[in-house]
Amino acid sequence: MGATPRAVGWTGSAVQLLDQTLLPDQLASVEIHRVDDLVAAIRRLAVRGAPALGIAGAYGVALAIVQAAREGWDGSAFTAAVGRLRAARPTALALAQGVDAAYARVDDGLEAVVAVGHAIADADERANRAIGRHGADWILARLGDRPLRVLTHCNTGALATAAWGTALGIIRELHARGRVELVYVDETRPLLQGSRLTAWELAEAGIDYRVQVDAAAAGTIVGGLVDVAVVGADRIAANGDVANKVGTLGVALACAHAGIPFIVAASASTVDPDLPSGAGIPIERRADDEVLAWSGRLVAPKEARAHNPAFDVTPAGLVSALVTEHGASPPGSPA
Ligand SMILES: CSC[C@H]1O[C@H](OP(=O)(O)O)[C@H](O)[C@@H]1O
Repeated sequence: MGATPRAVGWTGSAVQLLDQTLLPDQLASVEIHRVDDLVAAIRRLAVRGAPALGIAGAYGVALAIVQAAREGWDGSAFTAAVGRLRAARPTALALAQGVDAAYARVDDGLEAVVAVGHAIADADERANRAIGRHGADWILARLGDRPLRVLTHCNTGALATAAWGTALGIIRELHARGRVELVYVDETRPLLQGSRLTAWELAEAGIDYRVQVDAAAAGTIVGGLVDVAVVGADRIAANGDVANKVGTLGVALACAHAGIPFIVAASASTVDPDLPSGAGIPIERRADDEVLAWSGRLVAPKEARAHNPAFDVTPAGLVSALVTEHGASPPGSPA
């Protein structure tokens, strides 16, 4: 099976994206030459996943330098473009972190800014490998050294990161140790990151899975079909509350009711030390038609409106362990 190609990269003068909206039907890269085209790509989830957004944000600052030189921008135009990039999606802390880290090196020139993007990507891949090891160790130590039935939500694999993945990185590590019986993949409406992306990555990795509708997750868990749930995170408050793809809270509640572990996997940089609790995490609200349309056709009354939060917040008390590159820890005290 092939390795999943990188979600985002730098060509030397442009940002290169694997357009995730085309998966699983098409594996297609696109070159982005304008900051506002990158903002649009982030907004339509052509590139997505907190760590991948951080890398894209850093390379986006490099893109702003190239575009500014090409189009003769003044300082205010440059700073405004970087601001639009930073604000493209509000929930994942990594996007702002990546933009800020790169912006801090602008005075040192293009190559220094590009090097920030490379460094974030390299650090993320190392972190993901460590998260995989720590998460698999924690799970097998508590559930027994046997093949397990794992549930995951959304996509937390190589497509959402620099490589390997966070929660999916734990699943990959369990698989490498021969300890995955089956993965239940929540389809993750409305944009189907689970059925389109996680299923694709698991198939590529030769890991057996079943896609399920999000509404099946609680029954699957409470019905005794799952040994452990592992999910990612977009932002974690200082008290351990976790913002992640909408539907994550339901999985956590079902796990608590069923008495099975609910594991959050994320790099330590996902923790926002300035945020006391999850109440302050900005939750992205997305367009009504993502919910109301299916394959471009309205499937609700034409006057229908939608409620479309892209994320929800799981209280720290429902998290069995937070697994970072530093290890596994009880919630509220990031490892
Ligand atoms: C490895 S973090 C992935 C994280 O990002 C996803 O959100 P989106 O697809 O909207 O970028 C989801 O919350 C995943 O857990």
